[in-house]
Amino acid sequence: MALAPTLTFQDHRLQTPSARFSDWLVSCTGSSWAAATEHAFTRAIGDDAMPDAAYVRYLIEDYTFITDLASTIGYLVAKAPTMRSKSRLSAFLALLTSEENNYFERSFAALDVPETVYRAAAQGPVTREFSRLLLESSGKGTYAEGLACLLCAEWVYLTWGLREAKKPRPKAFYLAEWIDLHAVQGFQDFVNWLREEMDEVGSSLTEAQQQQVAQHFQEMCRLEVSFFDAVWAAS
Ligand SMILES: Cc1ncc(CO)c(N)n1
Repeated sequence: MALAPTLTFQDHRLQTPSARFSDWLVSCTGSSWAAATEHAFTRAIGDDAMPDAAYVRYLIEDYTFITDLASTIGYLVAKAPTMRSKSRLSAFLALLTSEENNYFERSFAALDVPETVYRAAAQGPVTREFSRLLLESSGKGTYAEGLACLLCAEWVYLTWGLREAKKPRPKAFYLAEWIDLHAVQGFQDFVNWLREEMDEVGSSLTEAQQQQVAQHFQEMCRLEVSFFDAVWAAS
């Protein structure tokens, strides 16, 4: 049964005793979870049906997003309560700023996007909203609020990544690797850890704080949809 997005976590638990806090966050997003994870843009990656122009638009915007995401994780490392959490987050930050950065540089080269273009790219309106939400939630907000934004972003990508990974890989390395980056075991482990961390931190919050966290998760999910819409629209 689909749950009304206004249900509190406590009420949600009364109906589904085994429900995790992270499950409740997804139920709060209503239809936008499926709109993000099943977006036509994500299916076009695995179907090898991606127009170059759309992928170039996507990569340029996503590179600025990833830069802000790295800053967000930096704030979260600072706010994380335990050494284990700091270690998990900083390992992911290291991956984002090395292997994933290298992926972007090689992809831009293959798609003839000069460095001057992707370095100077002004962020589009959706990316600017993303930036504000990410940096404000993790910088000025609480650990739980920033974590909710990171969890949403990575969980959406894991969901479509695992689905597209079941198809034969597309020919272009930048499509094939983008699937693998979001489906490999290490990434699955990281998202599972993010869920456990969110479950633990979220369960002990007051109801008002839980609603705030759910709002951040919802807003992030809505922006994931808008981000795909924006780069896909002109295709
Ligand atoms: C917009 C967006 N959301 C999430 C991810 C996953 O890191 C990404 N690369 N881009």
